[in-house]
Amino acid sequence: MERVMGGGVLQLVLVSAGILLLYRILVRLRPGAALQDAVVVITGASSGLGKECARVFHAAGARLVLCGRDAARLQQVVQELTASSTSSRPQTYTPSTVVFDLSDTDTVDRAAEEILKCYGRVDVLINNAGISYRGNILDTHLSVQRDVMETNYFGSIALTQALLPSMVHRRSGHIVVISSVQGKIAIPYRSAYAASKHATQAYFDCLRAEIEHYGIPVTVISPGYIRTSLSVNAVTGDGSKYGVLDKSTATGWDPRDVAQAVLKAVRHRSKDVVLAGPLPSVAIYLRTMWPALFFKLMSSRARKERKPKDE
Ligand SMILES: NC(=O)C1=CN([C@@H]2O[C@H](COP(=O)(O)OP(=O)(O)OC[C@H]3O[C@@H](n4cnc5c(N)ncnc54)[C@H](OP(=O)(O)O)[C@@H]3O)[C@@H](O)[C@H]2O)C=CC1
Ligand SMILES: CCCCCCCCCCCCCCCC(=O)OCC(=O)COP(=O)(O)O
Repeated sequence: MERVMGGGVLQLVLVSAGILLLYRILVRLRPGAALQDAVVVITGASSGLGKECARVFHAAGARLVLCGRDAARLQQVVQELTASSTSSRPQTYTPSTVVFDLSDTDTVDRAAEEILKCYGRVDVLINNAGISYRGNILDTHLSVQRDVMETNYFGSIALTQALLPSMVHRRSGHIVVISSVQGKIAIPYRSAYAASKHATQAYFDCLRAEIEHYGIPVTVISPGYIRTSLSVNAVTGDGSKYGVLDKSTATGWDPRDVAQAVLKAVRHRSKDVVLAGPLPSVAIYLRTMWPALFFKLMSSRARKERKPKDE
């Protein structure tokens, strides 16, 4: 009798595993959203991941609105993209640019109006711009904590809120945000950055639930280290520029591969994508499942990284 029941359970497990596998294959095979002619807005498009996203979405036939603080660098990206365009399909378009500073939230509403004037609508908003930070909390001015939050968190949510009503009105659109593994776990000497990314994750998780019924998906993408100038451009505790290309950044993911992953996430309207290797993935798991061990590992990391003047 027990053996018969055991066989039944095994059958049930195998059938369930088969259904799950089939579901996963079907999800992978389903056609993604078309990007030909879609209006895609990318913040932080002048360098790094934003610039690579501009390349892949341009090549997919999107009409781009590239945003950043430096008009000349944005024009340089436009020139590179149009120079590399071929006459073959998909049809590609010369990108538009809108110049504004995300940390100045008063100007974001005006920038959103300018963005909407480019093509009359926004199909995909990619909140990518961001700045990182290096420092210990004891030596960090509160103004630095605020400044990082202004760019990474308030800047992204201000632009999102300014563009959202037009998407809701059309019952169409897609909001994407580039967070970080540090939106899932907090590591020492990154307080301002990790806090801004945790806040980002929370806000966009709330937004996803609130706007799903309008047919507007929200995608949060959390990459590990990427080979860009993020560490060079990072600010320190007194607000000065860090200016160093860290080894972790220099040996990080190729931004072209991350941009392809962003494109795939947009096509498949993914909700939450973590692009991380085994160690960060284990760390994210431990933070929830075994927090005491995670905190011990982070304390040990902090001790190892502590500079002599912190003693
Ligand atoms: N590199 C990495 O290891 C990782 C990066 N990320 C995230 O990826 C995103 C892109 O960073 P990445 O490409 O690596 O770094 P970069 O420093 O190369 O790019 C940052 C971009 O953000 C823009 N930016 C910065 N501050 C502002 C501001 N106040 N207003 C408007 N634009 C601004 C910059 O444009 P400009 O200066 O021309 O205005 C630049 O184009 C960030 O959100 C980052 O947190 C996530 C995980 C890992
Ligand atoms: C019992 C086995 C334990 C194994 C657990 C190992 C725990 C290892 C900790 C790993 C920490 C990973 C941190 C990854 C951080 C990251 O990828 O950040 C991405 C960024 O946003 C980079 O920004 P930054 O300015 O910090 O360069």
